Amino acid sequence: MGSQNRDKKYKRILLKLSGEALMGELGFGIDPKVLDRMALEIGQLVGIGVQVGLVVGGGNLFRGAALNAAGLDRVTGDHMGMLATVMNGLALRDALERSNIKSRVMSAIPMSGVVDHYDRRKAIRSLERGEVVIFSAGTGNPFFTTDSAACLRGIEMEANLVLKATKVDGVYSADPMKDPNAIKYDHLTYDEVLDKKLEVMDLTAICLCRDHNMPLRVFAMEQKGALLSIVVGGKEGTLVSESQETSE
Ligand SMILES: Nc1ncnc2c1ncn2[C@@H]1O[C@H](COP(=O)(O)OP(=O)(O)O)[C@@H](O)[C@H]1O
Ligand SMILES: O=c1ccn([C@@H]2O[C@H](COP(=O)(O)OP(=O)(O)O)[C@@H](O)[C@H]2O)c(=O)[nH]1
Repeated sequence: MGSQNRDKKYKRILLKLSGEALMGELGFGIDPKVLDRMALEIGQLVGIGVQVGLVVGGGNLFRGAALNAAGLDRVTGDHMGMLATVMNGLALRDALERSNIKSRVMSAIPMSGVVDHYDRRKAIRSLERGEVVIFSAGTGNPFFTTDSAACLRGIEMEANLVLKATKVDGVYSADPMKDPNAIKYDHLTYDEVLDKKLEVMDLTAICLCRDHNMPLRVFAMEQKGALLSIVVGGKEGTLVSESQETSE
């Protein structure tokens, strides 16, 4: 029996997809094969009645800090990064709609005629109708990240869990891409992440979750079926929460 036959544990989740995840094997841009796979996996969640909000990154196209290092003004670079997330959002919506999954893109930066301007109440109503809501343009402000945007929108949407899909399969004692001896944690408190300076997410994002008691699970999107497994109660990746017993 697959996890499809089990009951969902969460009514509403906020899933953060990094821009790099959309790039797949390509060095830049968006891989349509990856988009289709994500649409399939997200469709499985919608299929069992989970309400799904998505925050999409932009690192596959532009990052403000990298543009700044190359000589551009930082705020201009961050604006470019946020616009990149809108492009990714449009691509994701296209893939979801091709899979017959109703979805809408909202942007923190008004972009009349292209996508809707972010409106919390409208977003919640869409989620309640079973539509996937893609939150783009991050927080709308420079010097923030889409991880912080994911935690912010997760808290605003009163999601039961924020999920960070990334390249590594959880939070480790050190960056596992650099340290082969790093050990994976099953659970961490927010303060442990901060005290141990674990860099899987920026501090603003972790502090937001801590201050609003929003549980967070870090997992590898590459692992097929992990997403569905988590929403039915699987323990993939690492849970960051107030205590291990905290009901997510
Ligand atoms: N303690 C840690 N545990 C897990 N990953 C970590 C840790 N420290 C740094 N990382 C890195 O953080 C990355 C996850 O962040 P992500 O936002 O997906 O990537 P990026 O910041 O490149 O966009 C992982 O790919 C990993 O290399
Ligand atoms: O609230 C935000 C979110 C994002 N960004 C910019 O958008 C870029 C892309 O987002 P991010 O790096 O978080 O994407 P990811 O790493 O998830 O692909 C960032 O580098 C920032 O330049 C920003 O200025 N404000």
